[in-house]
Amino acid sequence: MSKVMIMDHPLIQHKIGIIRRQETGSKDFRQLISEIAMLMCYEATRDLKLTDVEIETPISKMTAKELAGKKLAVVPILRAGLGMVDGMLSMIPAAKVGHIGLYRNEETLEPIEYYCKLPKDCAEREVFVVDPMLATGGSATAAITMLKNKGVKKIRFMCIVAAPQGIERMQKEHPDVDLYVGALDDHLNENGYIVPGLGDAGDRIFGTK
Ligand SMILES: O=P(O)(O)OC[C@H]1O[C@H](OP(=O)(O)OP(=O)(O)O)[C@H](O)[C@@H]1O
Ligand SMILES: O=c1cc[nH]c(=O)[nH]1
Ligand SMILES: [Mg+2]
Repeated sequence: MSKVMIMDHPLIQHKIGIIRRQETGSKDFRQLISEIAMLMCYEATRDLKLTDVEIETPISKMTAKELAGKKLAVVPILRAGLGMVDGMLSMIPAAKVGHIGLYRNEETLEPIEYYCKLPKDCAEREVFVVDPMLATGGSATAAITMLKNKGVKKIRFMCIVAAPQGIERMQKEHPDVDLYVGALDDHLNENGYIVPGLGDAGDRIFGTK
């Protein structure tokens, strides 16, 4: 069964409180999504493996540490996931970036795929899939299935606000994928929006409503 890590860092909680407010405009919303992604990336990379490496400082030789294991990639689910990429890259600047385009059909809530461009060597990388919202879980599970079909073996999923239903679906369909969640909310409303949530993340990031 996958691990679910709900963020308890005060800075993350404070910033999520601001993006939830309906009066927060696109400029601040975008900036805060990026800051939250950066802080969540810091927390979600705590268990990356290190290896010893012999180096020379200007003063002497020493055994330093460097990241071991698979190289990393960040894969945002378009559109809203784009808002998290800068924050992720500020922590892991050498990561490659893939893009998966999905939108939810407003009636059926089923994800519709419209784009997929991944790094050539993505199967050899550890992938962080990012999307601010995990609602029914349809988009995240579909994106992860697409990555697995391309041969990706090690995947983590990061979202800022999740509904219990989405977490349940992810754990059922992808029990090997650990989940990093900024805040776990109460339920979904009849339109598939997270309650209390923050509204439509894509529209708020890009000012399309
Ligand atoms: O868990 P789900 O029920 O699939 O809902 C979550 C998805 O819905 C939103 O995207 P949306 O379809 O609004 O597309 P957008 O990012 O282009 O606005 C959000 O960014 C997720 O991708
Ligand atoms: O609450 C929700 C649910 C899906 N997508 C969003 O952007 N917000
Ligand atoms: Mg949207």
